[in-house]
Amino acid sequence: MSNSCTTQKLNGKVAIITGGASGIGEATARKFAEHGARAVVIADVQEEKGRQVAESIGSDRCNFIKCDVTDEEQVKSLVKSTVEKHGQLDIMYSNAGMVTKGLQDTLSFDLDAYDKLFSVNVRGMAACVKHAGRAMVDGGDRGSIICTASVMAYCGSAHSIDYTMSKHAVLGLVRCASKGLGEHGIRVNCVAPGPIATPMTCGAMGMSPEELEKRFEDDFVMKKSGYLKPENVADAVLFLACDDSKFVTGHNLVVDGGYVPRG
Ligand SMILES: NC(=O)c1ccc[n+]([C@@H]2O[C@H](COP(=O)([O-])OP(=O)(O)OC[C@H]3O[C@@H](n4cnc5c(N)ncnc54)[C@H](O)[C@@H]3O)[C@@H](O)[C@H]2O)c1
Repeated sequence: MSNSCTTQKLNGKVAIITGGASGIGEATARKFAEHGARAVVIADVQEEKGRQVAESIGSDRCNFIKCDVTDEEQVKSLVKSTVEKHGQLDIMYSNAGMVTKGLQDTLSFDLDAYDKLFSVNVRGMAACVKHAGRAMVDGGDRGSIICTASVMAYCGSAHSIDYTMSKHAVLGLVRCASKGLGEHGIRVNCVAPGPIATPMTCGAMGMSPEELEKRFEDDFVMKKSGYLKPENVADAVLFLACDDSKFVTGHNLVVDGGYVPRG
């Protein structure tokens, strides 16, 4: 029976999740473990939180590795140690990201803040795709690489120009890498979530989760389904990670409830 017919869609798979200590990454780590992944490696700069999440999932199938994705050597070592310990790498979920606090508009664009943000949201993603791709090619197994883009990857924003540019770049990375790695049977896709109340967004906007959800709820076309949560994105990532999406590559899977940004 193929994996797509079972509820354990990731039976025996080995996955790395960057930014897995919190928010969307944490929800996805839990989802992957529920679906039978034999190893879920949480890679994050937040050590205490990352270890707590890994322990709560269970040390038999989840571990934490401290990794700053802006440092290519750390990403290379993350992938190498995962393959050495678990024998293979099937899934890379490159999800770590950040947003600049305060306005980043055209006329007051802080380019130092832009450099910092791009080092995580673009350089970090590229390093993860590169080193995961190499390990998958070397291992000779089909693999799935998923990146986290955003609704800001397909619209403009007057106030967060650096973040918007960085998420447009993620689309470019995914489209290029899917072309380059297809011949090896490796798929590369991304998810584009709408606004979700995670520490990143609540921190940047200075709002509680409740305030943030109130601020955005009218911008969703979808009603009567509650507010968008990290688990909803984790479901989409699971789809892209498993064989249910066997012929899907170079795709941006939007998970935004029909969100229409205000500007
Ligand atoms: N929350 C939203 O509204 C939203 C919407 C669209 C896209 N996203 C994207 O989702 C991804 C996850 O964000 P989230 O909302 O879950 O936020 P979050 O703050 O809950 O999680 C982000 C995680 O990334 C980690 N991280 C940051 N810089 C890192 C680095 N240099 N190396 C390793 N880890 C690092 C953080 O420590 C944190 O654990 C990001 O790429 C973000 O841009 C979020």
